[in-house]
Amino acid sequence: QKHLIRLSVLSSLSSILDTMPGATTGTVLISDPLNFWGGKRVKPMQEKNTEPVFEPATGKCCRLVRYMVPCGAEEVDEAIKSAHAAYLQWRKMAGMERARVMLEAARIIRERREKIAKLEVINNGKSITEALVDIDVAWQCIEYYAGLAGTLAGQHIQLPGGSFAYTRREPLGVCVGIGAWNYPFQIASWKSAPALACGNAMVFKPSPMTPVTAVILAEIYKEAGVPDGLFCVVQGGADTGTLLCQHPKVAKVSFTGSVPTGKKVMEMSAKGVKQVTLELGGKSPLLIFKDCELENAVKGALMANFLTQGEVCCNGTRVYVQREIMPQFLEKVVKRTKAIPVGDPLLDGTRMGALISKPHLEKVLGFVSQAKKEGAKVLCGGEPIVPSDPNLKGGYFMAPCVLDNCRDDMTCVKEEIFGPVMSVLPFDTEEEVIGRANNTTFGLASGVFTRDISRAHRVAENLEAGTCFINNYNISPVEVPFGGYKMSGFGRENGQVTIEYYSQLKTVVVEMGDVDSLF
Ligand SMILES: NC(=O)c1ccc[n+]([C@@H]2O[C@H](COP(=O)([O-])OP(=O)(O)OC[C@H]3O[C@@H](n4cnc5c(N)ncnc54)[C@H](O)[C@@H]3O)[C@@H](O)[C@H]2O)c1
Ligand SMILES: C[N+](C)(C)CCCC=O
Repeated sequence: QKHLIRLSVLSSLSSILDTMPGATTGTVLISDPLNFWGGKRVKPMQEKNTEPVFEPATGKCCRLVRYMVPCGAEEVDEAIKSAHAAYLQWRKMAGMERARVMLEAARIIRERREKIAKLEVINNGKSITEALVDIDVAWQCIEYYAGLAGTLAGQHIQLPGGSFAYTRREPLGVCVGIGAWNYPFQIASWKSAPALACGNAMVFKPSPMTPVTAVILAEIYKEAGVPDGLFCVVQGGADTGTLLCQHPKVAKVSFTGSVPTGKKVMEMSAKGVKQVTLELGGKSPLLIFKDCELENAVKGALMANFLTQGEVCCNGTRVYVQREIMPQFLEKVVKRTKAIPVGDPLLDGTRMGALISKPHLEKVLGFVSQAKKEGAKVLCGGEPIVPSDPNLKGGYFMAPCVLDNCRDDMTCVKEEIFGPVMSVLPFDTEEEVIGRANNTTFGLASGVFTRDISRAHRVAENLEAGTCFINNYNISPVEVPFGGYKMSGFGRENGQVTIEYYSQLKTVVVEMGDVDSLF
């Protein structure tokens, strides 16, 4: 059955999706263009250099959209001009006025959470259970920054003779957001919410693999009442991203993606002296001490490795376990890993869906083969899964994998795999494991499981990472800053501090007396 629908009519889309029993029946083709600026969807100027979009669960052409058509220079320029015009209006509004619009956007997202989550699942392959959480985190983020919008203020500083100075917290202008494919809607929200709260406009480019849901966010912002052009979406890959980073009217680039691309974004931004936030990759350590509460540590290790098929930047993929408890830990972690229901991501009972693409699945499986060659022992998983549902036969599924006998010099321990592969390593002492944990160019996150409160805080202090989770992992409430040390990037998303990254201070100095001139 094939339906041709307008995506913008989300209610009809959802009713079609609601009639689908599983992930693969039916085809929903979006006929509307996926670019958005000037307050409306915009058709590509020419259908050049298109890239196919796949549906991870079926391996077929995506039922939502077949091709991503990249924007060229003229389109990028149009989007940025439209964002700039909107910025000039939006920046004049009081923080409380901006807050009201943002709260309405958050409300609409909350109301449509199931519909948006389904689109995310179809385009990204993650389980519906996780996608719903992602959408909830997205509206919470917009709500949180709406709350901060009315609090933005400067300082008053008294000077001699009744003179004074004051500071104004002002927006930067047009900010660019560039996103990765693992959290498409959430990344667009994490970037746009603080940007808009501070009075900026944003032009967002999603990953070419997940072009669908950013445009839904753009429509929701419009419906909530932002000026036309305030949040624009341009589709494209590296070339479009380059055009955005090099555009002279762009004040800031906030990038989420890999380290090599992040370096390029930083170079391009440096040429234009643009501010930049980099949210890059990781190879985070999770330290499990023998005095931990073992069941929690095991559950934590799974949370640290298997969310979104392991395609999570801050995953704790180097699991260091104190030697004395290694046998018990391995037994329990393998038992739980084997029990993870992998399959149709639209089913409520599924806990792990499909990886993003065939080449990515092959790359992850390649890491497992390499690990075996280098001496690791596969305790479970690490092979492709072909579900019994005939519609899912071409999907990019794999069994979550636990690797034992790992050493620090192995490829699987050094490189970001970005798939469901946990490397387990023994350690003896706290000092030793901290040294080994820090022996990496990455520094996004880290974790420690122990009942010893002093040890927990000492380890947190000594680990070189932007986040340390104590007795849990991958908990990211929007009130809490998130970002990296070392090559995992700089700048932060979420939390109050992010206001600093989307605003600048103007100092106004007021003379109340006569000018005391030296000349
Ligand atoms: N730290 C974080 O918050 C975070 C979150 C999610 C993903 N990531 C990281 O992202 C990576 C996976 O995502 P990916 O494969 O989409 O990363 P990627 O670097 O390949 O692409 C990220 C984005 O950059 C764009 N891009 C590519 N070349 C560009 C260029 N020359 N100029 C401008 N933009 C360009 C892509 O089109 C995409 O939108 C992993 O390394 C992961 O750890 C980090
Ligand atoms: C919400 N998580 C699970 C902390 C993921 C943040 C984004 C990283 O890829």
